[in-house]
Amino acid sequence: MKPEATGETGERSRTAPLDFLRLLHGHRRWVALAVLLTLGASALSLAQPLLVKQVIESTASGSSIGPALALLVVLFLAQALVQGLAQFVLARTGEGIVLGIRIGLIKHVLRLPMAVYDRHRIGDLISRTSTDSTTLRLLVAEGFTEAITGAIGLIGIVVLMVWLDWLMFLVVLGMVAIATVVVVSVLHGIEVASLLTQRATGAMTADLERALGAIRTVRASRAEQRETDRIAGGARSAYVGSVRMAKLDAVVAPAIQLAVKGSFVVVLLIGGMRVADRQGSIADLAAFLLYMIYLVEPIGMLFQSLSTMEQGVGAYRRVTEVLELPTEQDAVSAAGAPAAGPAGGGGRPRAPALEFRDVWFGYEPRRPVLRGVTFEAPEHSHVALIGSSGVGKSTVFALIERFYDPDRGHILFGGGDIREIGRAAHRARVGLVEQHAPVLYGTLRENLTYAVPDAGPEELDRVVELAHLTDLIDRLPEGLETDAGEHGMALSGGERQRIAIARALLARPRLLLLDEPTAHLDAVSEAALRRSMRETARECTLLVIAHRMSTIRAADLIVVLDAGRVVATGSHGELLDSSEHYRSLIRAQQTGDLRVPRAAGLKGGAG
Ligand SMILES: Nc1ncnc2c1ncn2[C@@H]1O[C@H](COP(=O)(O)OP(=O)(O)OP(=O)(O)O)[C@@H](O)[C@H]1O
Repeated sequence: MKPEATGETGERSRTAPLDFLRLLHGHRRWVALAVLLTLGASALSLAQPLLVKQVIESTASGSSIGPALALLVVLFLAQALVQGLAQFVLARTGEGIVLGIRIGLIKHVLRLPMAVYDRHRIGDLISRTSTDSTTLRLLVAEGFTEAITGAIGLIGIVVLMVWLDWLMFLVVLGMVAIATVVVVSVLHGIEVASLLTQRATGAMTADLERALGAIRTVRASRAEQRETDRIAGGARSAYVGSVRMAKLDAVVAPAIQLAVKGSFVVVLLIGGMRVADRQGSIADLAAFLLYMIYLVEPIGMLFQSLSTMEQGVGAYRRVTEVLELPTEQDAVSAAGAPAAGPAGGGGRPRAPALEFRDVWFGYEPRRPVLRGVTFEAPEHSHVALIGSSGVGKSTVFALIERFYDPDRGHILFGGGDIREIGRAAHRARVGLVEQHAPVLYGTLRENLTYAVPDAGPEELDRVVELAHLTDLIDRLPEGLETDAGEHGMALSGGERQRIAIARALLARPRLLLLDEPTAHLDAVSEAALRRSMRETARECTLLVIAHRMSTIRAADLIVVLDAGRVVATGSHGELLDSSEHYRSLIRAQQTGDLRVPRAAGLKGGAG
C-alpha cells in the first residue's frame, strides 16, 4: 500500500503500549487469570528473601532453621509451578489475540470494495495478512508476557525494598532512572526501523507476486535478473531496517544490567559500611541484595517489552490500517428506482431481464467512463455488447455485478433497482464468466461446484453437458477429480472458458454475463463455445461482450457502445442498414478484430 494512502507516519509514535491495550478487548478473562497467577508467582518469589533473612537471623540466635528451610523449598516448588502456569496462560492469550486478528484480517481482505483492490497492491495485502500478523504474533505473545510479568514483579519488589530500606531504594532508583532515559531515547528509533522493515517486506512480497503472477512474460522477456534485483531491493531494505532495530535493541539489555549491577555495588558499599558501623544488620543487607538480584529480571522484562512493542508497532499499524478500511456493504440502499414502467405510462406485460437507464459512472471523479448508458435485455434473449477497446464494456459488467455502483441513473433487474436488494442476493441471480475465465487451484469438481458446493450429481451432469465438457472429462484419467493446476494451467483457454460457463450455470443464474475470449479458439472449441452459449440462452438471459463475428451475428440484439455511450441498438441486419459506426466496426473486425482503437471521428465529447 502506498504510504500516503494509509497514513504510515511516525506521528503516533508514543501510543504503542496504549494501542496494544486495545487488543486485550474480548480476552479479559484470560488476562485476569494470567494476572492472578503472575501475582501468585510473584508473591511466592518475593517471600523467599524474607525467609532467607529469617534463616540468617535464626542461625545468629542459635534457634532451629529446619522449618524455615523446609518452607523455602516448598516456596521454590510452588513458585515454579504457578509461574509455568502463568506463562502458559499469557502465551495462550497472546495466541488467541493473534488468531482473532488473523481471522479478522482474512475476512476483511476478502470483503473490501473493488476500488480498494484497484488502488492497492495485492502482494502488500498478502504481506499484511501473513508476515505482519506473524510479526505481531511473536510480539504480542512476548510483549504481553514480559509486560505483565515484569510490572507485577517490579511493584512487589519495590514495595518490599522501600519497606526494608527506603534510603537504599532511592540509590537504586537513581541508577534505574538513568537507564530509563537511555532506553526511552532508543524506543522511537526502534519504531521507525520496525515500520521501515515491515514496509520493505510488503513491497518485496508485492514485487514477488507481480513477477510470479506473470512468470511466462518474465521468462519470455528474459527479465529474471531485473525482477530478482527489484525484489532483492525490498529484501535489502528489510535487512537494513532489521539490523538498525537489532542495534538499538542491543542497547536496552546492557543499559538495564549496568544500572542494576552499578546499584548493587553502591548498595553493597553503603550497606557494608552501615553493618561495620553497627547501623544495620547483615540479614537486612542480605535480603535487600537478594531483592536487587530479583530486580534485574522484572525491570529487564518491562523495558524489553517496551522495546518489543515498539518493534511490533510497525506490524500493528499496517494490520490496523487494513482493518480500518471500510468493507463492501451488503445493506440495501434506498436509492432504488420506482418499479419499472415506461416513461409514457401504460405498463408493459413483462419487465426486461436487465435494463440500464441513463447510467453514468467513472472510476475517478470527473472522468466518466459510462456517460448515460441506456439499453434493455429482454428475458431469455441473447444480447451482444460490442465496441472498440476501452469504451466501457467490462465496466458495464462490473456495474451489473455491483462491483461498483453508478454515479447516476439506474440498473434494473426484472423491473427492480439492483440496489433494492443486498449485493450477495443480487449476485446469486447473476453468473459471470470473465474473459480470462479464472480457474482456481483444485480439482475440476471443486471448480465447477465453486458457487454451489452442495450441487447434486444430476445438476453437475446437466451443466457439464450444457458447456460441452463431457468429452474433456471422459478423456481425463481422473475425470472430475483431475487437478486443474495453478490458475487452470493444465487446461486450454477454451476449456477454461467452458468450465467457467458450467460453473456459472450451476448456480442457475437468471442472467449470464459472458466476456468472450479474444484469443482465437480453434474451430472445434469455438463451435463448442457457441453451442454452449445458444443452449445457455434457453436457460437464462445472456449478455455477451462479443469480439467474434459469429457471436455478434448469433445475438438477438446488439448494443453498440462508443466512448461510454450507446450509439446504436438492433439486430445485425438492422444495424448494417442504419449505423455507420456499426459498419466501421464490422469492417475493422473483418480486417483484424474489434479491439482496435476508436476511430478519431467517433469519439464522444467530455461530460
Ligand atoms: N479499475 C479501473 N480503475 C480505473 N480505470 C479503469 C478501471 N477499469 C477500467 N478503467 C478505464 O475505464 C475505461 C473503460 O474500460 P473497460 O475495461 O470497461 O473497457 P472495455 O470496453 O471493456 O475494453 P476492452 O475491450 O479492451 O476490455 C478505460 O479507459 C479504462 O482505462
